[in-house]
Amino acid sequence: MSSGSESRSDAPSLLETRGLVKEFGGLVATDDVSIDVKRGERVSVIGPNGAGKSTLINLITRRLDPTAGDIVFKGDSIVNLKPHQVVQRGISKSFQTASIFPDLTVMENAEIAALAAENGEFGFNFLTHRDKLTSVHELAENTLESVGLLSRAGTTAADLPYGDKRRLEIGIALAAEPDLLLMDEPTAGMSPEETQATVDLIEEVKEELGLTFVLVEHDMEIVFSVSDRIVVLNRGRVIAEGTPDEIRGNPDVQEAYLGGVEL
Ligand SMILES: Nc1ncnc2c1ncn2[C@@H]1O[C@H](COP(=O)(O)OP(=O)(O)OP(=O)(O)O)[C@@H](O)[C@H]1O
Repeated sequence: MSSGSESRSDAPSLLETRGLVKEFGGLVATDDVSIDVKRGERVSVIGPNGAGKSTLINLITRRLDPTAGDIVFKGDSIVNLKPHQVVQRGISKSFQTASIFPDLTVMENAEIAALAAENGEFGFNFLTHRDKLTSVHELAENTLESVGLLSRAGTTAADLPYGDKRRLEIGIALAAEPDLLLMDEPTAGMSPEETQATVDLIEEVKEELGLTFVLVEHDMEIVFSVSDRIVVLNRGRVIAEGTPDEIRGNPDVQEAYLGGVEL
């Protein structure tokens, strides 16, 4: 995996944050964060509680406005875009609450995601876009197949076991055919079996779709197994970045995780 990231080091950046600062009142949640994600790279963002990981993800999806700095995706600044415009540019976030409509079937959920991906909003005009319906259904079907849920297409989403709900969430994010998938703590609240199933799914998606992703995750085993590169945040700042092997032996990272140490 680390050799993969080396061979990509000259690849163009897919996502760059430049000096990103987010202040909440007097608290600096992200402090001059500059990260660079190449196309095809799998990057994990780790750090102790309150390090600024979710804030960074929410800045990228444009759910939060930065106090300072820039976010560049595919060469263009996205700081002035709205969240749905960012999705249309090619950034999807999985594992966000309420991405599933519980009363609809798995297929209906996938179709809505596919429809939204094609149209950006839910204001879809069936009369003028009738020819698009087949492609929406096909996209929904392909998406469910890629996350292993096609056989459950007719199941009401609320009735899915927890692990399959997480799969559907990934599917909904993938239906937008993103260039970049953001995952914020995908295994939070999962049993060991569900965690393993989710890791397997992330591996599958990684291999089959060659997707670029940024993962926020507390479980180090998962982080070390799926990442090409790891960025470590502590108190809003990037304190280390490197391959899993480099991060594993980094004394600053170990100190940050032991806690109570000024860095
Ligand atoms: N909406 C907000 N208003 C005020 N403070 C906030 C807000 N969101 C986050 N913070 C603060 O910003 C800091 C960074 O929080 P953030 O949630 O980004 O950290 P995190 O690394 O994702 O933490 P965790 O691993 O616990 O989820 C914390 O001190 C948090 O209390």
